Amino acid sequence: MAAPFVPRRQVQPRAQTGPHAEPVRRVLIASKNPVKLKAAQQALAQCFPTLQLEVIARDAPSGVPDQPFGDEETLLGARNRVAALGADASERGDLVLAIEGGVGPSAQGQAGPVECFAWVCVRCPVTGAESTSRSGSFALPPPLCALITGPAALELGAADDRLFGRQRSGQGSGTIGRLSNGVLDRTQYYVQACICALVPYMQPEYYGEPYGAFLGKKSALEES
Ligand SMILES: O=P(O)(O)OP(=O)(O)OP(=O)(O)OC[C@H]1O[C@@H](n2cnc3c(O)ncnc32)[C@H](O)[C@@H]1O
Repeated sequence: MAAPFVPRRQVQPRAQTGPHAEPVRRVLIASKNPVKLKAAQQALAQCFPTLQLEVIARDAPSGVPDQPFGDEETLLGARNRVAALGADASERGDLVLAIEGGVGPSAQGQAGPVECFAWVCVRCPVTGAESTSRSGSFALPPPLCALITGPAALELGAADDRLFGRQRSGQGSGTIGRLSNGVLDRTQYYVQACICALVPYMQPEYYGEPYGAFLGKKSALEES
């Protein structure tokens, strides 16, 4: 009979103070939208409960329209944001995470509804490792679709504010929050997608060495 599989420990416990103390990992979030920051913080805390994390929000250009349309454009927006921050040597992030909200056709094509979703991209600037994940999606109702399409198309956040009579909804519960009667808000909606994108950094022994630099970061003394 094959020996039972025993996963290796991910993190060796280290002293909390002194020269061998667990080093602080600096994670850059490529947006100052509080919803995205909170979602990333919650996901990171759940994925790496034993690590000391410094999470910093920074503006980063997406290089795509403010309201990306389709998976390709939305994913590109997330990857561009991450690349912009990761390339800034002065930032010295151990990880960079971006969330890009998008709308687009469902897998049913023209026959299906316009859906809302997001792409998350996480990059380790030290090794160039990158991972991506797509959130779940939900159908937008016809009155919202009408506002986000056509020559006078609005961004989904602005369309939501107009239809539901709110302000800065995209920085609060989001469209998913309003449509689900609060069962799921935009923060929690993004937390799962962030966790999925962080998985390779939690399991570098399976995904490959470039994903291991984050967990394996050495303390200053070990480095010298
Ligand atoms: O500051 P940045 O990072 O650009 O954040 P943003 O929310 O404005 O930019 P996104 O490109 O991620 O989102 C595109 C639009 O979708 C809107 N939006 C509102 N509720 C949403 C929800 O539940 N899910 C996804 N997108 C939502 C959001 O307000 C934006 O107008």
